[in-house]
Parts: sequence; C-alpha cells; structure tokens
Amino acid sequence: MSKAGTLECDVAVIGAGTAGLAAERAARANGASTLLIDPAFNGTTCATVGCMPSKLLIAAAKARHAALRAGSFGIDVEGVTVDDKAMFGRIRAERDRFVKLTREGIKDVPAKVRIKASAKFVKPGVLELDDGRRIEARAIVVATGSRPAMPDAFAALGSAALTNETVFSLTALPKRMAVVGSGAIGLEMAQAFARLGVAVALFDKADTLAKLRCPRVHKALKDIIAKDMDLHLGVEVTPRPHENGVSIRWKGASKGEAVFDKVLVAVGRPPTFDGLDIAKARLETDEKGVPCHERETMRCGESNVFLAGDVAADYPLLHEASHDGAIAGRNAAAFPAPIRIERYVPFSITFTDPQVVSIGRAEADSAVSGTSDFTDQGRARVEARNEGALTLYAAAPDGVLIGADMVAPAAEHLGHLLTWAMQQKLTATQVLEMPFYHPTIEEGLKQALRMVCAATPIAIPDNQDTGSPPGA
Ligand SMILES: Cc1cc2nc3c(=O)[nH]c(=O)nc-3n(C[C@H](O)[C@H](O)[C@H](O)COP(=O)(O)OP(=O)(O)OC[C@H]3O[C@@H](n4cnc5c(N)ncnc54)[C@H](O)[C@@H]3O)c2cc1C
Ligand SMILES: NC(=O)c1ccc[n+]([C@@H]2O[C@H](COP(=O)([O-])OP(=O)(O)OC[C@H]3O[C@@H](n4cnc5c(N)ncnc54)[C@H](O)[C@@H]3O)[C@@H](O)[C@H]2O)c1
Repeated sequence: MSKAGTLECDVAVIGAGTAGLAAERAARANGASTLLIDPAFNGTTCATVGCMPSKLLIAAAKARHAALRAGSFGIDVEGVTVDDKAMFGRIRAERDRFVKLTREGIKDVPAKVRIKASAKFVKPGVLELDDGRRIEARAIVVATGSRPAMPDAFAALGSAALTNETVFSLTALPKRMAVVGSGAIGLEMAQAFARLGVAVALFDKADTLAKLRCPRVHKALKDIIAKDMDLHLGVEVTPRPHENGVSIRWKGASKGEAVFDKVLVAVGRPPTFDGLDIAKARLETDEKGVPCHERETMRCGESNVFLAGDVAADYPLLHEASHDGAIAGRNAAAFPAPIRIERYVPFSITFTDPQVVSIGRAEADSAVSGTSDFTDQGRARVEARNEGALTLYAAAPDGVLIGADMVAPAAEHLGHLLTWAMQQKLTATQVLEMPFYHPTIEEGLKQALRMVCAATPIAIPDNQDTGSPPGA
C-alpha cells in the first residue's frame, strides 16, 4: 500500500472463479505484482453450483435408468427405487469434496494477494472496494462470471422457482417439475430429473433444443428427449403461484396449463456486471453491454482492461474460462504489449444421454458435409444404445474438417477426437488413414468421413475397405 487506503499493483483481478484464478496465476508467473479480489472466495461456480453437481445428479439418473433398461438384455432388476436422502446426500458430499479442492487451490494464492471484498470501477485503472479502500492497477482483469437470469414472473414464485444456484440444495425429488429453457442447463437437468422418476415438462420459446444447428441432428435429439418428458418448443410461458407449487400456462406452437411442484428456470446466464460500475472504465460496449474485446488477447480495445470467463460472454464453458484467464493474465502482466494467442476450436458437450456435441463451424460455412447414423451402428447396437445422428462439415477443395453437430453414443469422446483433428487442421482423408479399432462407436465416424472424401476431389484412401463390418 503506498497512499493511505490505496493499494497498488501491476495487475488487479476481479473475481476468484476459474477464470480469475487462472488470470492471477498467469500474471504472477509472468512477474507481475497481483491482487485477487472476491467477496467470498467460496470456490468456483463450476464446483459449487455448476459442472460438478450437475454431473453428479446426471450420474445418479444414469444409474437408475441403466437399472430400468436392464430388461433389454434379458436381465430382470426388480424394485428400483430412489432413496432421495442418500442420492442428494452423495451429490452434496462429492460436490463438497470438489469445492474443498478449489478452496485449497485458492489458499495457494499468497495471503497478501487475496482481498476479500467486492470491487467497482471509479475511473480507468482505479477500483474501489466495498470496505472503502482503493486499488490502483497498471492493468485490470474482469472475471466476474455470470448469474442465472430470473424474469420477474418467476421471481414472484418464491421457493417454487429453482435455478442452478438452488436446485442442488433439494433434499427430496419433486413429483412434477417444469423446466423452462432448453439450453445446456435445461436439457441436462430435465432429462436427469425425468430419469430419476420425476414427471418433467420442458418449455422453450425457441423452436430448437440446445441451439442445435443441424436440422437432421436436431430431429434425432428431439425424438430422444421426447421419450422422457413432455416437450413444448416455440411457446410463451406464463407462471403463476399455486397452492401446490406453480401453475404454468403456455401458448404458441402448443397450448395448455399444468401445475408443478417446482419450476427450474434455465433461461440463460447473463454476464455479471452488477455493482461493477463498468461504465466508469470508459470501454466501448456491444449491443448486450459487454465490453468489446479481442478473443486472441482478451483485451478491451486499447484499454488496460482484460476480460476472462463467462463475463466475456463468448463461450461460457469451463475450458474456455481457464484459457481466457491464462491469456488475460499473461497479457495484463505484459501490458501494454499483449501477445495474440490462437484460440481453441469452439467445442461444447451437453451431457444428456446420448450427449449432444457441437464443434467449430456449421453448414453455412462448409463446402461439403457428411452424415452418420447411429441407429444401426455395430457397437451402439451391441450396447442397446443405437440412436442418434452426426453431421460433419468440411471445406473445399481438400476436405479439411471444420465442424460437426451430433447426438450420439459416446459423443463426448467422438467430439474430442474430431475437435483435436480440427485443431490440427486434418482432412477427412487423413483421419481415415488412421486406425479404427473394431467394434467401437468411433467406427461410426467412418461413414461421414467417407462422404466428405467422396464429395471432394481427394479420393477415399486406398487402404479403406468400404465393405466394412456391420455398422462401422
Ligand atoms: C449448472 C451448470 C452446469 C455447467 N456445466 C458445465 C460443464 O459441464 N462443462 C463446462 O465446460 N461448463 C459448464 N458450465 C459452465 C462453467 O461452470 C462456467 O463457464 C465457468 O464456471 C465460469 O467460470 P468464471 O470464472 O467465468 O466464473 P465464476 O466461477 O462464477 O467466478 C466469478 C467470480 O467473480 C466473483 N465476483 C462477481 N462480482 C464481483 C465483484 N464485483 N467483485 C469481486 N468479485 C466478484 C464471484 O464471487 C465469483 O467468485 C456449467 C454452468 C452451470 C451453471
Ligand atoms: N455441459 C455444459 O457444457 C454446460 C452445462 C450447463 C451449462 N453450461 C453453460 O451455461 C450457460 C447457461 O446455460 P443456460 O441453459 O441457462 O442458457 P442457454 O443460453 O444455453 O439457454 C437458455 C434457453 O432458454 C430459452 N429461453 C430464454 N428465455 C426464455 C423464456 N422466457 N421462456 C422460455 N424459454 C426461454 C432460450 O431460448 C434458450 O434455449 C450455457 O450457455 C453453457 O455455456 C454448459
């Protein structure tokens, strides 16, 4: 501290989530003096109310679903019940373990660097804390994350309206649950609760689930999701308090009214600028109020402010938050000489069963495409998981892979293989020239890859036996 009540540093990072922690680490590793500001230091969104508890709930749902469908293999499992207390108990115990690990990671940040407070801008380069102190920094990284949107009509429902911040605190399964919003959170949670035996209805004002780009893949996903729940796309929803929970009236592509014990509101997570007084940083903003920034540096225009994580509203995903943080922290330390870093191929997985994956660019940017179908794919049939579709996008003239959409068994693994191939700028031919073990779900990629080869001047590799094993 130099002036009374004023702290000085090279890089101030606002927010100690995944992105902020990565930014602070990178700035310190690059020789900067740092301050990391957070009002709570409670652990990241990912560990507390995001990725980890949601995947734990999905894991429980998967276990029940597997028991119920064992009959398709001639295996009788009787008396499948859910012990709510034990199930939610495991979710919270495992979640708390992950949270503890992230809190231990926070403790690795030197004590003098951690400032427990909320920060806001006073003017460019100067922050004010809610304890009255000020921070003067050469560069500032804003990593304040995102929060669930809660439209007024849902807020008026009180505890009957859940978000990702409250749903994992349930101690008993509701009997009937409405889920509003069919993005990643809505889709994952709707299917998980349905597969735990809750009567679920899923609503979205859009006509498309999970913002899927390919109509063919979307049709496959819609058919799969509709097996587990009532699905109402293209509807406007009006909620009202009801003595038994919440009444939902909907109109549009379909029309009706029903009563639910709870409604999960999953209509997006806008970036958190509340209380930041970001206007005082004098940054140019886009139409959504997010400071304009360059993804390769995470720098806002020519300013000394950098964004990282969900607050940047680019790809609100964990691996991107981490990468943003590393880029922003490194460049804040090097201010005013940022280095441009090549970004990953955009890649998202929605953990439904089967999973939904979108990678890179889509139809509009592609010269050729190829498709695979998993309804008769060899290994998928063996496992009785034979559903789903994949569309692969490639550029002309050589069939370089540029994107994919899929709902498919083991899509998280297929998605990684394809994303890594795209990151390496491989062509469909080059991927086909690598070994495919038999019988695997990966063989399901071959059909789409061969279609791409056939549509480009580059022939299918000579070593390809097109009289493949069933479903390959
Ligand atoms: C239910 C759910 C499931 C998800 N599942 C996945 C998944 O499976 N895979 C995946 O890749 N992504 C998933 N995500 C997304 C992922 O969790 C986020 O992209 C990631 O956690 C964002 O990290 P962050 O650092 O930007 O934000 P956060 O971790 O939220 O950190 C923001 C920090 O800023 C602090 N802060 C806010 N305002 C101020 C202020 N004025 N002053 C100081 N500090 C402040 C907050 O206290 C907080 O600690 C999921 C998200 C949700 C909600
Ligand atoms: N597996 C994962 O990687 C994962 C899982 C969960 C969340 N996330 C991240 O969290 C972010 C937020 O997730 P989300 O699902 O809340 O948001 P989202 O933006 O992905 O989806 C919101 C959905 O709500 C709909 N909607 C908006 N207002 C509505 C209204 N009034 N009535 C009906 N429908 C309405 C939209 O049409 C959209 O389909 C995602 O963008 C994703 O990046 C990722």
